[in-house]
Amino acid sequence: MEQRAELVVACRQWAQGPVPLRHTVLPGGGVMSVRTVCLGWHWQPYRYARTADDVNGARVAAFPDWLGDLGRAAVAEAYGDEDAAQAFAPDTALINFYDDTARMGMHQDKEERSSAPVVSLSIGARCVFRFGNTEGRGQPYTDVELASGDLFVFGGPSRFAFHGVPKVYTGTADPAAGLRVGRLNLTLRETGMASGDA
Ligand SMILES: O=C(O)CCC(=O)C(=O)O
Ligand SMILES: [Fe+2]
Repeated sequence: MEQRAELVVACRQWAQGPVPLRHTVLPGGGVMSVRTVCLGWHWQPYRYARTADDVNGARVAAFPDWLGDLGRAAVAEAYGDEDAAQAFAPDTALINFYDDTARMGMHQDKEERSSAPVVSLSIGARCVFRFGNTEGRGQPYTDVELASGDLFVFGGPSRFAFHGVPKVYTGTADPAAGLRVGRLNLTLRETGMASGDA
């Protein structure tokens, strides 16, 4: 996956607003250590909406066409299937920023009303990505190291697999991409929401 530096510039811009990067508050009161900003649709546990009602109430920035093209190119690369790639029509991106101490617990991406793949792009520090099973948070899982420029696609039987990020490696950032610290992860998704939904 090239274009890392351009993506970092774009993410910095999106982090400025209309909705700023925020630590998501979970319904149980927990606060995520990762900071997130969304495009197209705002994800909040556990639903999508056009406005960031748990942040500043603003409508999220539009999901740009060029990011959809990048998602289709990613599916083409992962599946080697041009038809599958053309069928992928992501309408939201969740942009996560991890500092060296941030983690993400095991979860499923299941707010989407679509079984289309989720395309995940990683930039910056290396991390341990824990890729589990569809039954629960525990074993069996596989720990994979994701590095700057890596592409990961959740599709088919793995679409609803539990996954998380138990560790980010300090001192492994990617200054060439414009990130001196931390890790950026973008997931491109189809929400399955109708454009008129609130
Ligand atoms: O940071 C990652 O690689 C995973 C992010 C993730 O699972 C999510 O945003 O739902
Ligand atoms: Fe996820």
